Amino acid sequence: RNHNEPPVIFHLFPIIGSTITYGMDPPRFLKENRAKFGDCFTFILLGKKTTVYVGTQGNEFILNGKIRDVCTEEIYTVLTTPVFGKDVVYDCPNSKLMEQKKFMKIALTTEAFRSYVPIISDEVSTYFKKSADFKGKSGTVNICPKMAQITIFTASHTLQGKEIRDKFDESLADLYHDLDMGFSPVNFMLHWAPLPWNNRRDHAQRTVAKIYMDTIKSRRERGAVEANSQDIMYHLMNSTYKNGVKVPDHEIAHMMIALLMAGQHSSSSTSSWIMVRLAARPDIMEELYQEQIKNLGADLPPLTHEDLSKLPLNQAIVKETLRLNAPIHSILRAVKQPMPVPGTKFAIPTSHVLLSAPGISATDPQYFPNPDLWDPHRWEKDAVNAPSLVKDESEEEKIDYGYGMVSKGAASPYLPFGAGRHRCIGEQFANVQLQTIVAMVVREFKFRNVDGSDTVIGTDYTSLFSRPLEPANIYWERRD
Ligand code: HEM
Ligand SMILES: N#Cc1ccc(COc2ccc(/C=C/c3ccc(C(F)(F)[C@](O)(Cn4cnnn4)c4ccc(F)cc4F)nc3)cc2)cc1
Repeated sequence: RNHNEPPVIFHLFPIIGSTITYGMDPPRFLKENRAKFGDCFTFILLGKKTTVYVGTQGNEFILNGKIRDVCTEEIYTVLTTPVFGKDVVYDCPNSKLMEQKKFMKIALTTEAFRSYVPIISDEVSTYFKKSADFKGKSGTVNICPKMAQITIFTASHTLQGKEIRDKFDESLADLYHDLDMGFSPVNFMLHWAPLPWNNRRDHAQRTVAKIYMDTIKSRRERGAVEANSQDIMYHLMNSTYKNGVKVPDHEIAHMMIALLMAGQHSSSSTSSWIMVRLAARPDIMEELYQEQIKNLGADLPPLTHEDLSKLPLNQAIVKETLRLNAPIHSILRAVKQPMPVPGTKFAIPTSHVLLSAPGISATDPQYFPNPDLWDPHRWEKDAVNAPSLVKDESEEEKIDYGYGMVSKGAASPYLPFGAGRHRCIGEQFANVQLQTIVAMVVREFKFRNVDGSDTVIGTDYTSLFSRPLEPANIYWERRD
């Protein structure tokens, strides 16, 4: 064995390697091997030597990797470019992605969020009024498809604008589904294959992009009326790159698809997990209801953006769910030049891919006592299971990669939104969207598990974003 490289996990077959054992349950695979080899080790994923480096030092090493050492677009472009379209995100130099993130972030302001909360609340209440699955006083429902619907309506109406949202009631829904079929980890391997779903994906990408470009043209002809000023399309239509070039219409359309996919998958997965967790803990759901009565008034007035900061337990629900069920369980990087691992004699060669799994440190008892317990109260001051050594982001030193200030360090045990130059820009939007959905669901329903137990369903790791295994049936009862 080459002692300048991390230990390689035993495997019988060359290409398959450990893909199946990893792919079935990544956190379990990583934890078992961490116990044997420590924080840094190599396994074969789809024929590629994949070096894992977990723990806070691993998070720092990979997520704060210098641009000359690690590359993101090389790995992800095969997956994202056929779905999003060309010239955006991972189909362009990193410097251009940094500018695109700046443009996207411009629209995600507190003022915009103020207008989003009533939109999201109305979409949630209307959905439950209209849905055939929530007729009568009580019943059982597979919650995941319902949360996917609620997420697509709320995300498209706020981020994409009313005219796009209304298209999701007919044509766009099916096209979105075809686009979505191409968004699968198996396409890391088979993106090029002329498989039926890849052809449907390509047709859907062209058709959806055209819908956006037609919308852009009609908005330009009508002149940007006040109503659209809050959505992202308006801001992208008025953005110019540093080199003086206005953002071309096809890039606006492709960024809109990227944002739709980002927002949709992460939020529908997270909101599904939240509902599954609440059904297992009806006592917490009751506490959420009491928190609203106590802090907003027994008449439960229409929710506003300001109200969200008056509901600490409601906020903690999202934070704790992302600690245990983050939608992105593995972050990949290509190695561009040999990377010495500080404190070891290892140098990671350019033939390897790096894999970061921040969820491993987020479930490490060293930082989170009783780590596998879903305990939203742990985020309160002086709580019994309070996190230790987890710095609040507001105290950390910041750095700007071109799209706003982000924490300079990535040596944190809790990074559901990533860190460094590729850090998420949707965190604030996601929190507004998820906290509003939870607050509205708590007002209308009581949940519990169908069998009345406190068990939680397993995780489906086969798609790109980890989500509850289906069907995830829960029992609901309308509050009188
Ligand atoms: C619960 C919700 C979300 C979670 C947990 C999440 C998580 C993440 C993570 C872990 C990354 C880093 C990926 C990497 O380093 O390879 C990321 C990046 C990103 N996310 Fe999110 N995200 C969420 C919602 C959103 C939303 C709503 C949007 C858009 C409105 C969004 C847009 C992006 C973008 C543009 C990037 C940058 C990718 C890059 O720079 O390479 N995300 N997100
Ligand atoms: N055979 C087999 C086989 C192989 C492997 C496996 C399991 O192995 C793995 C390994 C790694 C991964 C990685 C997940 C991954 C990466 C990138 C993206 C993304 F780029 F798409 C995203 O970050 C998504 N995002 C960001 N914020 N919200 N969403 C994004 C960025 C910007 C943007 F504008 C739009 C975006 F939406 N999405 C998800 C998943 C599974 C199982 C079976």
